[in-house]
Amino acid sequence: MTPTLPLSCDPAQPPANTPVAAIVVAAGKGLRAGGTVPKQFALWHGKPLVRHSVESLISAGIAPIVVAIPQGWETVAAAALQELPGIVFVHGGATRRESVALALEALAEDAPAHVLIHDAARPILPRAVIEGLVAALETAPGAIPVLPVVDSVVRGSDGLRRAAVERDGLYRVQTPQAFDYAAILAAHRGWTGGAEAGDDAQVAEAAGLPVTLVPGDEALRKVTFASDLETAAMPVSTFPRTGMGFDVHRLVAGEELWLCGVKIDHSKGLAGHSDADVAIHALVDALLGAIAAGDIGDHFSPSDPQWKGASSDRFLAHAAKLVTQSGHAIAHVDVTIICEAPKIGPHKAAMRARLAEILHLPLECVSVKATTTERLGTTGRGEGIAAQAVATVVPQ
Ligand SMILES: Nc1ccn([C@@H]2O[C@H](COP(=O)(O)OP(=O)(O)OP(=O)(O)O)[C@@H](O)[C@H]2O)c(=O)n1
Ligand SMILES: C[C@](O)(CO)[C@H](O)COP(=O)(O)O
Repeated sequence: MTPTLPLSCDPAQPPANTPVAAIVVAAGKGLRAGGTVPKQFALWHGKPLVRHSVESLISAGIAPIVVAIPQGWETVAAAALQELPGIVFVHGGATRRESVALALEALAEDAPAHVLIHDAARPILPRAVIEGLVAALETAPGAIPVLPVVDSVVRGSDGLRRAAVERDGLYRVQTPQAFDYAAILAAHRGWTGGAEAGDDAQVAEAAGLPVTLVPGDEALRKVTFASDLETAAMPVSTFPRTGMGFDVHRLVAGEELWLCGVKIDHSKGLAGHSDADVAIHALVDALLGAIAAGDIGDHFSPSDPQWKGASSDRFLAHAAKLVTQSGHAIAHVDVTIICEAPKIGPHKAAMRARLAEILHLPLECVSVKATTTERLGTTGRGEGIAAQAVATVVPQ
């Protein structure tokens, strides 16, 4: 049976008369994105698209959050936002503007002072943008996040360039858009511009409300086409991430010694299924850790014969590729080799250079250090060599 709307997703009722409420419009069909479900319910980085920005709003203390959903998608929407507090669902309309208007009406009984109106299709919602908008409402009835236009802009038709457009003073407009609640409700109620509006700022403008521009964020971009849902097109996070790796291999006679992709002359070498380059193995785990992609054994099983004697350079190149595919770039890596012998100092420059080459990084982004354990423990007794690594990746 279709649940009656509005309904609360959470048994606890949302707090009444909170200063800032939000509307998330998720009632579109997502026709341009295609797919088996409207894009706002598609899984992206392990969660339905709509859940990402709703969680960001909740963690910024915004409540209640009215989510406009399409008719017939009540169960899917409730599952997508399950266990989140302060959610109220309403059915949306035939256009985005109508969905916003219906959601605004749902807030009327316990009217908030301010409201943020956001597209479910913009999953990454940085806290700084929310804070900028809320701060702007102290002096204006409306505020929108914008980005400058950096490319040339032209008018064209029939595949031909027709005329240049002066880009000074042009901005790309994002959501959330923030308003004095009573003012934007009145603006929507008084809208005579037809079913659709470009955005809510246009509705505000028609009602004579001044709208302040605040800085938007590239990460706030909208999922419109199926390709936008690909990980590399849109990284999940706007934050840098750090991963840590650690590894130990036994030192034995008769093996080659490879460290950081460099072959070192020594009386013993490291034993292992691959070339046992312990430093690279620690670094691979650090990179995989930074993107939460498991560990080296998940990607290169020690029982898989194809990796017997394999050069660990391949493992590192693979981890770097996964970092890129996750929508991140490697910002910095730092490897520490722990052994009494051989002395690492004379090889450090070559090691850094080799790691930088494999990772396609500038030398200054690669650090190789060494230490001993003062003759204590496994490495101190020369039974093995250990390595640890830290890697930092940033969204591209
Ligand atoms: N009747 C509508 C139409 C759109 N939206 C919402 O408005 C946001 C921005 O719209 P858009 O990206 O154009 O989404 P769709 O209308 O779903 O996409 P399409 O035009 O490709 O069908 C989306 O979160 C969408 O769910 C809505 O709530 N109600
Ligand atoms: C509201 C909006 O996201 C602001 O940039 C945009 O206008 C939505 O446009 P669409 O044509 O509905 O994708």
